[in-house]
Amino acid sequence: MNETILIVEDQFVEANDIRLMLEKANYRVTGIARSVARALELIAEEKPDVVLLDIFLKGTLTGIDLAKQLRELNIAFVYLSANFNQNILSEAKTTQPDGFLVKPFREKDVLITLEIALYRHQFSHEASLRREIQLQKQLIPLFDEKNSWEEALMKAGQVLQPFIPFEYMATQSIPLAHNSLSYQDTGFLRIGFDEYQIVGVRELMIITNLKKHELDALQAKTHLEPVAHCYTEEQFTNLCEVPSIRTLIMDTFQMRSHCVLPVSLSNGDQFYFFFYSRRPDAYKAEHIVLFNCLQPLLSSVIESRLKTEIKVLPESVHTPLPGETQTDTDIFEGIAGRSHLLLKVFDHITLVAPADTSVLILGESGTGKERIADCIHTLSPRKDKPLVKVNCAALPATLIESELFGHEKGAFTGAIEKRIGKFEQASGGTIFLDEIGEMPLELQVKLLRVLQEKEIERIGGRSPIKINVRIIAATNRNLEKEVAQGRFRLDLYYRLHVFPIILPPLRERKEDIPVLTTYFIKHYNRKTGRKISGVTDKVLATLMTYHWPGNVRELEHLIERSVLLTKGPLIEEVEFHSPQQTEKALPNEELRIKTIDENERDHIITVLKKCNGRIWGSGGAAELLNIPPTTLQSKMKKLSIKKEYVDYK
Ligand SMILES: Nc1ncnc2c1ncn2[C@@H]1O[C@H](COP(=O)(O)OP(=O)(O)OP(=O)(O)O)[C@@H](O)[C@H]1O
Repeated sequence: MNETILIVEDQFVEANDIRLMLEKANYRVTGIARSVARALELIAEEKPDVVLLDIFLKGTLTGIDLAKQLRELNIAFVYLSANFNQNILSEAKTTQPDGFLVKPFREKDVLITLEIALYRHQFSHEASLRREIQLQKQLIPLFDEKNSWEEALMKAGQVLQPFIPFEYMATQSIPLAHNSLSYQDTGFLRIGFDEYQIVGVRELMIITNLKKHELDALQAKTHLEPVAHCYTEEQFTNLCEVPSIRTLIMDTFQMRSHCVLPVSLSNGDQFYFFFYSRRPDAYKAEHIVLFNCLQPLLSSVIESRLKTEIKVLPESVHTPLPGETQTDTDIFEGIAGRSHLLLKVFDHITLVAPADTSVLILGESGTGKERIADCIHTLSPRKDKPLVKVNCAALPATLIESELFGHEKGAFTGAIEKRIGKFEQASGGTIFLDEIGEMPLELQVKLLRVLQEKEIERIGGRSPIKINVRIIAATNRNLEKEVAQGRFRLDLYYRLHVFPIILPPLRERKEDIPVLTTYFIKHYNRKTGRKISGVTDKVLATLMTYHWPGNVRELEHLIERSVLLTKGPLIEEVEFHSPQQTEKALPNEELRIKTIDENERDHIITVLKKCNGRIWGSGGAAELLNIPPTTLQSKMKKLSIKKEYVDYK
């Protein structure tokens, strides 16, 4: 082992202790820096494999500032700190570190953490190289003559989606010679997991009720960046203050972040990909890095295709009605919903399912974590082997070890027979460890060993047994908090956290409620022989305003009960079992006298809700309030009104 390590630590004695410890373990220390500036100098002299990084350093810059640069330089780093309160942990977490060490730490902790950091980093680096190659292979054939131009672009979007997520993608070709400003985008609106609707010029004119010359005028005002650029929600809102095609897209499709990725062609022409997302922070530097790697390939395939195919992009294409393009495959069988948050989860599943990587599914109780685990297994090469499920919370601590790893005959009182544990039962397949946050600490060490060594030991067994099992774990606990409170091992957390999938609560993806409702009605019709056709508008509105503490499970139970109780063809009434919490203020709140700002804020939110969050255009909130849209936007900013406060409520 000759990996190189840079220590960034302002306490000289501590830094020196760590140096001695690392050298003893055969690491090579490239230097000790006490400030960010010195660390950068040392990195310029020799790029280390890992940086051990204290958070509070000499000078004004902190370890967290340095971490951001390390991420860009693709250097693994592990934080060291004596002060890990929740705020620091949250801020440090945004830099995606490869490990954390809390002072004082034992030699063993440092060495294990470093090993994990190197493993995680190498994995993510290898994974990104693999995905680049995979992407290139998928993109090349799309641009051959077999596909029409729109098909080629749409399929390119489908292939890019898991890597550069979007709800709307547009492309545009800008010829250098006659830099026409006439509007000629082709857009692709995501309407399902693998379903896109083409939005050409004609369709955009219909949707926005604008004339071609009005689109052209907006196009003329649209500034085109010469280099790739990402816009967070705030930056995007600022950009859209000057009316442009982007303002129109943001407004029409409720987009919140944006990324522009230009491809330079050899004759000087530019070809643009514009990505839009409904998430506020969908685009990061890593998307630009990935796109830059794909540039040469995209430039050559697009250029050769443009030469033969189109001189002017067609202005009119067929727009399928929603639902007309039934390209959605059934690969996510049993999972209903099409919100962009759920589609993002589907993207993650398709990425991780074929690999052998451990997966950690995070989400509140009843969000569908087990369903996701089923899906990952079914889409993996292990699908014909067993998927063994263990609920760690349901087993008493005394039994769980034998349940997981098995025991030999006579290993303990009562062990009258040899028993094969769940890990061995899952051989060649997958084990799903539900409620992993409940696993006792002693057992966490053993699980860590399984992950590291890929072997288990039966209780009372003489030698370890090699196993080939993929681990999918799930929890509804905040594991970081559990780590901070000493109830969950940091090293295990890092091993499991290699590929986290976050399942958002139902209240954050209310768009899924109508689809889920229909899904459950059909399901319980089949089970009970009823013929309920749906719910009334009033019931749907109630379902949309409810806060769903029990998530999808609660909705499922509600529909199951309602299907049984309903006499007619429609569910006309629903009865919640947990207290109804809608947006109404609490009585105490009503008694309090509100300030003018609070009143203004409430009024704007009410109007925005009425317009489904729409600010601009006819019927938009600005029109109803009789103020210019830009004034409304600045008021919203001043009063901290975020769009998520009004979405679907
Ligand atoms: N998107 C979905 N489409 C259809 N059914 C769903 C969906 N999500 C969850 N369900 C159903 O809701 C119920 C709860 O889901 P599941 O048991 O997977 O949740 P969980 O997150 O694992 O819950 P817990 O943390 O309590 O174990 C199940 O009956 C599941 O089939």
